[in-house]
Amino acid sequence: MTQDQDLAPITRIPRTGLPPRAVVVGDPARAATVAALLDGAEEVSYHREYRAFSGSWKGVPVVVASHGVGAPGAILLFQELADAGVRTFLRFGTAGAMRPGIQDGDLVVAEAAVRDDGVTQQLLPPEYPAVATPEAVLALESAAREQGAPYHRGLVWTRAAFQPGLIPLFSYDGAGLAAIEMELSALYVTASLRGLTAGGVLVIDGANADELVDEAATGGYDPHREIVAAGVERGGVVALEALRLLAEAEERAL
Ligand SMILES: O=P(O)(O)O[C@H]1O[C@H](CO)[C@@H](O)[C@H]1O
Ligand SMILES: O=c1cc[nH]c(=O)[nH]1
Repeated sequence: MTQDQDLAPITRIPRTGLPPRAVVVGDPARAATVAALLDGAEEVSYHREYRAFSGSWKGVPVVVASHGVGAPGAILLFQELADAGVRTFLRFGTAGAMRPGIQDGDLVVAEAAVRDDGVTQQLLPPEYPAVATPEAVLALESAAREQGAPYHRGLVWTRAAFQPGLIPLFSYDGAGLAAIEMELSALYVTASLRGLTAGGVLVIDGANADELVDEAATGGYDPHREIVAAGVERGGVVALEALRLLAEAEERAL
């Protein structure tokens, strides 16, 4: 049995022995679904919303781990995985569409994110950018093309509040945002601060509760539909395949 001191304090992931590349997802059930695609998948920890597996994808050892809903909790997983030696992170999440022409089940590859995440503002000034690693963006695009998955590339709004409140929402109309979700900017900031590689691919699951999006195209927020499940199935393979492409490129560069 793993000794207590060998486990990270919050997520309880093992502090040593994890592969250096990870797919991170919000939902613990999605972590299990993605892990089921791996050879030799093994659950290495499950504490709170943080469920972690290790295994290999086409010969590349990987971690698949869940971070739950919301950036303040998710950043703890990113930090503890980084402390445990993970150097490449791809977030595979769901998001609401914000740009006409983006449909349910489509993928959005996120080049950068608006830092409205509710946690990184407490860590460093708001002028600091939340950007993906270019190689990760390109690897995700290549993998999406390889899989024949409909995808778009663009900017994402990471926003801490999911439901509307009394404060009127800032309108990003005209700013060209592609999608809205809740954790990606925290991952990108963590990666930049620590010199890690990070990217994100999101499956569109409809319109956001804040009525920000193209509701006619997406039919309203509903992640529990066949069209979203099909996107999730494609997206899992895209994320794993992108990790493999990144590993291959790193090996070539040695
Ligand atoms: O599907 P995941 O990865 O959880 O991502 C999105 O879904 C959750 C909201 O329903 C938030 O975590 C948001 O970022
Ligand atoms: O934050 C999120 C996640 C999924 N779908 C949305 O509309 N918003």
